Amino acid sequence: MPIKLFPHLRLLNPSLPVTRFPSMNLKPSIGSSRAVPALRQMFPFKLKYLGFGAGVKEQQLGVRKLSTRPFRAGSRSSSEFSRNRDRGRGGEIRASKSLIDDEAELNDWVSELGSDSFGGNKRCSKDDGVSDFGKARSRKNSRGRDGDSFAPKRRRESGSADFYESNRRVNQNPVNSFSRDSNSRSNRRFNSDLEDGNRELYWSKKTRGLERGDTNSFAEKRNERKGKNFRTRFSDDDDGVGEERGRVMSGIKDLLGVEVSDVDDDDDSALRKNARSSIGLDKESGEKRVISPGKYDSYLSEARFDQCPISPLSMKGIKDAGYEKMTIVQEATLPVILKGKDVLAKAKTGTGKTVAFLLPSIEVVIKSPPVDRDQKRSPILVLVICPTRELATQAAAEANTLLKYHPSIGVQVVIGGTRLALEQKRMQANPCQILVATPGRLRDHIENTAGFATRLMGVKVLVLDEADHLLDMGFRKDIERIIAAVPKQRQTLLFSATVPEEVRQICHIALRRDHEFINTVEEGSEETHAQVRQMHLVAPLDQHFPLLYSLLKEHVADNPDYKVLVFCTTAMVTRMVSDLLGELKLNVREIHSRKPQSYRTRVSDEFRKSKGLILVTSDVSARGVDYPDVTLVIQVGLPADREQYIHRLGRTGRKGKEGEGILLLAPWEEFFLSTVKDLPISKAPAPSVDPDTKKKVERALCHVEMKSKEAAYQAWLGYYNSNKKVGRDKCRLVELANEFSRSMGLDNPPAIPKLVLGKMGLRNVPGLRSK
Ligand SMILES: Nc1ncnc2c1ncn2[C@@H]1O[C@H](COP(=O)(O)OP(=O)(O)OP(=O)(O)O)[C@@H](O)[C@H]1O
Repeated sequence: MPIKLFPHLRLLNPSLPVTRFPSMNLKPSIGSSRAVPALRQMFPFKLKYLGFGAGVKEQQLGVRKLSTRPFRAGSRSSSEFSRNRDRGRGGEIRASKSLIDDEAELNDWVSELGSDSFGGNKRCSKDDGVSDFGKARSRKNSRGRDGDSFAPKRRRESGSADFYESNRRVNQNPVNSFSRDSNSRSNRRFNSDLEDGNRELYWSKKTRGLERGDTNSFAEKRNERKGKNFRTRFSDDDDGVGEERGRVMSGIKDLLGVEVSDVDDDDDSALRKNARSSIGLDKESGEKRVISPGKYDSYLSEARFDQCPISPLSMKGIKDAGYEKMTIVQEATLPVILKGKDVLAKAKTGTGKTVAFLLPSIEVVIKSPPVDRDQKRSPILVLVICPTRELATQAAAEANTLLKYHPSIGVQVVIGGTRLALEQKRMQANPCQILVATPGRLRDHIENTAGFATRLMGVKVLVLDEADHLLDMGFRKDIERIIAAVPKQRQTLLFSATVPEEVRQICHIALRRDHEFINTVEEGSEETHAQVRQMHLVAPLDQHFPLLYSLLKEHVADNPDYKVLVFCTTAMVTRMVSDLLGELKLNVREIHSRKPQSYRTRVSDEFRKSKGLILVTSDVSARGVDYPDVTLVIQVGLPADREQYIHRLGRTGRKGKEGEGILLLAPWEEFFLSTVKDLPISKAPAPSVDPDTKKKVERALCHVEMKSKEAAYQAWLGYYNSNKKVGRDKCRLVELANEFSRSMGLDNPPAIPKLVLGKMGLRNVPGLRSK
């Protein structure tokens, strides 16, 4: 990083301790009135300059230098917060997850208010920013459009269902040809009572006919005790399938209750001999944790794909994709999945989870009887659900890469934002065995596409990518509907970089009770990557835009190959910030749920391939999207929860690369930090912004369209209103919203439609203007 004068920022917070770089005085030539650039203050380990002066002017102003310590990968001391892994996770923040994810929802509400009651139990949810309400509306519309609703009743009547039923019986043994008899495997069983239900749930060797229905009764009992009512479709319906499944499972003598290290399969032992990581069992939780004693935080294992029982043609595809060694999560999960087990896997961001679930799924397709391409309702064998369109498209692309030498296996994507009828035609013209979908659109097809439900009855593998998000309340109904549409006799794979305890508690709605939880995040290590340097910056709202500009300008100047993601709280705030940065002549693009899908796809592709670009984005890019070589992730404002912070940050530092992350908060948002205090996020003192930068940003804000600011204000209010902590005190909330409005250069806060205010529960709150 070259020595550069950077006058934009100056530290003015006198309450902060004075700490100087040891070499600080070696460069007195650096102007005393010049402040240290924010990024250099925040990531001093990258500083190549020798120091900076503690100038007269700064001293006069009471300027304090930022407390800095050299960065050490994995150094716990780098965090300003003491770690406490047990406290502060989820809790209030998680519970307060945004209910108004997108202002589109507000618009939807407004347009529907005439026909819909306010008092209903409507809930905004996330599906690419489309609310449940919006989805319901679109489903209603599409039903009308297609006039061809495929009701469950009709499905039952369909003769082809019989075909699947018998086909399923034939193919229900999920053990593939590589699996060996596992009689000799240890019969580990953890006797535990219901209080300790997880262990029972996870490690029972024999299913004793207890399958999903029984699993659910465990859950129900547990939830009853908690006073919750989590009834699912499994609770009242175990029409003998569970028993049949129990027989099948005990018949195949799968790995139930056996540690991976116990497996005596030849292929596996060869694999294990060469594997660098080992797998330990946490007796408390029944989870398998992968321990990689090698290079710290490396994402690759020593094991190669060709040591795994993968078909030769798949191996060729893997080779062509450039993969030789498996990543740690692939090494840990592949043998287990190939045995037919249900798996819940947790692995850090950017460590190859997609291949980990796709590859064994492809192997299942290969081993299934070939499908007659002309067959009208050919079965879908693998169903992959992803929370966003970008992620679904990306997973399908990865599947196609792996399928290079399997021309007979087809992959299709169904995602929102495109015309349902077009997808219907496409699916009819090109029957596929692997379908990748977003939940809302998939549900649309289940309900509205003739023959689709029948095709789903062929599903052998169901994958929930970003499983914790999909099982979250926003998606839960769709997911339950989807699970009800696929056979009980299937293999289910749940993958995510974050698996909060709540998700473990409810994952049985998708998984068999004997599933394995494989956690590749080492005990005592963070869920984020050590090579990604994290800082948080707390500054008053009116400084956020100038600070953001300064941070970006500096990063751009220092990194010719910069590639930055700026996360904003909502789609409309994203648009406004993008407009502003564009006015400031930065090379920006925007992506959020209010953009047409064709635009989203184009921008996403461009950002994937580009360098020297800033992508301002809502949470549509938070999870899973694999943009290579992102150099910096900035999160402006409160992330929805701890998990979302981790996933957003995970867009950088992928595949073992370095990266930087900055969380920019207002003082009243600082409470969020308690939920991530176990992560190595260092605190940067709040720098003030130099007058020139401030003026420049103010001028640029004048050029941002009023419409964009109005929409951002309304969306901002909606987002924070739905946050339990901030939204509790409505008067305070409005004060803060008006502070945000001023930060956009508005003297008066924009007026908001009365109906919207009513919906937000903000009618007659002082400080708001209505129209
Ligand atoms: N065995 C491998 N060797 C090298 N690269 C790999 C391997 N497996 C996957 N990759 C690459 O690693 C990158 C990250 O993979 P992927 O997107 O699946 O990560 P992820 O763990 O799902 O991340 P996230 O949690 O953000 O969704 C991709 O570019 C993928 O092509």
